[in-house]
Amino acid sequence: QLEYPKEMQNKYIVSKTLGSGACGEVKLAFERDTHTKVAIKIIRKSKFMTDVLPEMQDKPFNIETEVGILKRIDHPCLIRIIDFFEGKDFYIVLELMEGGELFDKVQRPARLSERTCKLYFYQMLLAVQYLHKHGIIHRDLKLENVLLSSREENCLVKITDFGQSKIIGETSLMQTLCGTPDYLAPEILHFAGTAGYGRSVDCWSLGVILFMCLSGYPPFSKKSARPSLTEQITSGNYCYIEEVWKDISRDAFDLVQKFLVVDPTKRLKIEEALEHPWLQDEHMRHTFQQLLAQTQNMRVKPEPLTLVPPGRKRDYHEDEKTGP
Ligand SMILES: C/C(=N\NC(=N)N)c1ccc(NC(=O)c2cc3cccc([N+](=O)[O-])c3[nH]2)cc1
Repeated sequence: QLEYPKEMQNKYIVSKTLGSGACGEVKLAFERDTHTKVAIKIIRKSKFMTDVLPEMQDKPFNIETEVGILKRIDHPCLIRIIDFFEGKDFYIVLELMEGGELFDKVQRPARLSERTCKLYFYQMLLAVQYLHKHGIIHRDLKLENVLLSSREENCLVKITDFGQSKIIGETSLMQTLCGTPDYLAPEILHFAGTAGYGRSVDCWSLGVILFMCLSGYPPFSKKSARPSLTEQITSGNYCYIEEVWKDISRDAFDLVQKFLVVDPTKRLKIEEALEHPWLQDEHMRHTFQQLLAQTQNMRVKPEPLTLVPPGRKRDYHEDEKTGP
């Protein structure tokens, strides 16, 4: 208890560890005056931890970017930040996600039903669609960073951990391309053709996540020594076990295949995925809307701190185009 910042201790009573491991530590805490339960993610500052234990992903080098992103995003399938403190380490206070990490639901022998995979994946797509619309690339989408709001199988999922995220801003290349190219070297024009495909890295990761949710095993792994893990990935050579996939719909596997495409320009985009046959499932979308309605009643609507100028109603129905 000694090591927590005073101002944090004034507001929260820190209790047990909820999840720990490579991703650092998450503590249960109670807000003193409201008695509400929250989660506190501790991001270690100490060089020791991050150097000696390389798997300690929480290098705090861009904690400002991350907290800036957490404060601006406002979507039911993205984690909500409540508070932030800096002390010996960094402490991010967040909403409690009682279902824990999706990672633990997909570990053998546990398997998710295809229906549940679809409900969860639909929400991940909406979350990443929102991020990409706001020029944010997550860059570290994985099962550990998808949290479940409750122990119920039918629940909301939320994406977390923006420690590797990137904000796509106005680049100098874009400025260069505004002028007439009279004096522009060909390599700049060539590079312009390939630049800016950052968002597609998230689509690849979503493909890996969907593969693992449906099958219970990873598409690429170092278990099979040859080809090497990197060769499997760079050649898009995922491991196909007929025994497992025979019980899964063709539509589901078709969607996975369209994400696990090596050429980023040919890889499925979020908008295209939301129109894929596997996700044209009225029952699933109705379930999501019901889950959303339950939380909307509970939650006091904060003034959304979004990038978009105020005055625009924000719906979460991804099919209603809400402009750029
Ligand atoms: C912001 C962030 N990471 N950022 C970073 N590594 N740079 C971050 C990463 C992970 C979390 N995880 C949780 O909130 C989290 C994990 C977990 C496990 C069992 C139970 C609960 N829970 O809330 O009941 C859990 N919450 C929350 C935030």
